[in-house]
Amino acid sequence: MLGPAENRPVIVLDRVGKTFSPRDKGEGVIAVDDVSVSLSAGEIVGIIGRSGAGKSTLVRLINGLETPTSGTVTVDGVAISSLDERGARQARRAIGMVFQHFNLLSSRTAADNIALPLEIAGRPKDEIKKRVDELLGLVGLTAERDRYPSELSGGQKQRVGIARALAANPKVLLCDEATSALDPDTTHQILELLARIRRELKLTIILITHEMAVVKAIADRVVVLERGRVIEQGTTFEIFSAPKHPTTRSFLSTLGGAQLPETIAARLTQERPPNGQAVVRVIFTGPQANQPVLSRITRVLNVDITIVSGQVETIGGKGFGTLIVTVPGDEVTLNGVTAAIQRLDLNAEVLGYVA
Ligand SMILES: Nc1ncnc2c1ncn2[C@@H]1O[C@H](COP(=O)(O)OP(=O)(O)OP(=O)(O)O)[C@@H](O)[C@H]1O
Repeated sequence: MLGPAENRPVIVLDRVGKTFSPRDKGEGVIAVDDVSVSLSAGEIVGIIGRSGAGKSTLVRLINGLETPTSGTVTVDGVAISSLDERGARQARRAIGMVFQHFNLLSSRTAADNIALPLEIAGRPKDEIKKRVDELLGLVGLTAERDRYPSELSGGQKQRVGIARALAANPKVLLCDEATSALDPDTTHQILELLARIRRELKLTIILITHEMAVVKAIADRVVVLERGRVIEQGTTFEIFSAPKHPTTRSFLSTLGGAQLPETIAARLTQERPPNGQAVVRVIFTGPQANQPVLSRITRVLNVDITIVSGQVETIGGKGFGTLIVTVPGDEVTLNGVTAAIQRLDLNAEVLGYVA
């Protein structure tokens, strides 16, 4: 039997499509194409894609600012995509929005920015004050309550943005590039705040981003968008340890993990030079992260494998290692090595060749 409301998905996108009609007689623009994603209570899901992939359109479909051309969007049990404007406005209260450029009113203090949605909803003054004090405490800005946005750092402004988004007790926090305007340290602090809010308030969080590092830091699941379509989705660990789509791989290559040294990167070619070496990235996961697999392959196949760089870290609580190695680039040896790596359930990717 289906349990109480918390057990049902908080957001369901069912085969959602959005085509923008052309201004003239040309073809329409397909911004979102047959997207199906479901989010449970307390989950953090990262939606990642390059510029133009359809992320902003997806955000506007989820918060009811756009109507899908096909499919349905359900938020907290309400089919938001079939509501009229008034109904959509009401349903939107279940969704708190956090923006890249904070969208604070410069003429209002931190406290008054946070109070704004409650004032608009007509809440009594004493209730608003109590709630604003609570939220200032939650985001660590009690001392900054009377400062104006111009007197706050980027990270502090985003804390105000998050507190404002939480004011009306939403079920979902929709973060649209929430850390893209922040430096890496501040990004880290804001992501920690989001993770804590999720824990304490059991909130569902959608992170729309073009940065894999953001997703890696706190998302439970990842959805990769390209040209409006979902090209890959899975747990963060699955996506990082065994990315299937080339676009996902190229997102990952911009991330930490073992990096290709400049000296090799500058010489890397996609053509196989005679007697050249192949440069291979190997991804180790789980218990294998601690096993001497490469020395075993070296022994069994009797080939020289040279480690160029390596890193072991933890993603989603599991060991995750990347190694960049060079091996003899002739087809037979290279195929033998990559097949042996894959037999060990590791992921091997040939990055190119060096002479
Ligand atoms: N109102 C609109 N009318 C026509 N085309 C649109 C409209 N909004 C978006 N598009 C088109 O839809 C596609 C997806 O755009 P969208 O803004 O959703 O992508 P995005 O992933 O958010 O990109 P970015 O990261 O650059 O904001 C693009 O080709 C864009 O030009």
